[in-house]
Amino acid sequence: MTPARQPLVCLASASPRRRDLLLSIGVDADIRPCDIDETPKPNESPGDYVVRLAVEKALAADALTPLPTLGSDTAVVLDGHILGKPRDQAHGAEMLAALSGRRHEVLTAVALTGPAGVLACCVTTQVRLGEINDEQIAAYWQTGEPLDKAGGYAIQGLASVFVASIEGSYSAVVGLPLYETAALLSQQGVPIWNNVLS
Ligand SMILES: Cc1cn([C@H]2C[C@H](O)[C@@H](COP(=O)(O)OP(=O)(O)OP(=O)(O)O)O2)c(=O)[nH]c1=O
Repeated sequence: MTPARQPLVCLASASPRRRDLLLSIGVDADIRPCDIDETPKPNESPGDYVVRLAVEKALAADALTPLPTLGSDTAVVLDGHILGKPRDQAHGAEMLAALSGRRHEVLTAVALTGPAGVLACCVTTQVRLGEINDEQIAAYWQTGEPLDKAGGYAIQGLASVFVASIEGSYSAVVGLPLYETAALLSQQGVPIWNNVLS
């Protein structure tokens, strides 16, 4: 018999990657995606932007549940500019061509509500992609993988063949920095592995 689910947190996210990453450290979540306006403010830095969105997502769902609520946001940043998710094939191709053979940053912020108030952090990871030619870019688009990913690629998927190096947090690039998330969970009293991290 499958044991009953016992959600320890509410996850304000539609991302299956975030749910799976939390589950991978033994934290089951109640899923409550929320729709917020993701337009950057004028002159907002990428770091301020992802933290603001993570906090807004967490607070939007927090009102609906007694559980600590986690929100997160990931942005791919090239030369200081945020690349969002591809709108269409041409936009996806443009982003991948810009990232080809270059180093860029992936910023992921996490916010967690709870007894300690709203706690948030931001993790920056350096990723370098090898050269990607037009034929590969077109073939990659056809896989369907780029569509819902910041920067139009998924390090955990078929695009792993383009990733020459990574410095920082792999889980953060996929959508949730697990080292930092575990620290926030423990600060909010959420038990991980029977509290061995507290
Ligand atoms: C760079 C990169 C991003 N991504 C994903 C992580 C995020 O899910 C997504 C960035 O978009 P986000 O807006 O951060 O998240 P989301 O829209 O998927 O989910 P929600 O806002 O409901 O939490 O891109 C990967 O899966 N792999 C990668 O290599």
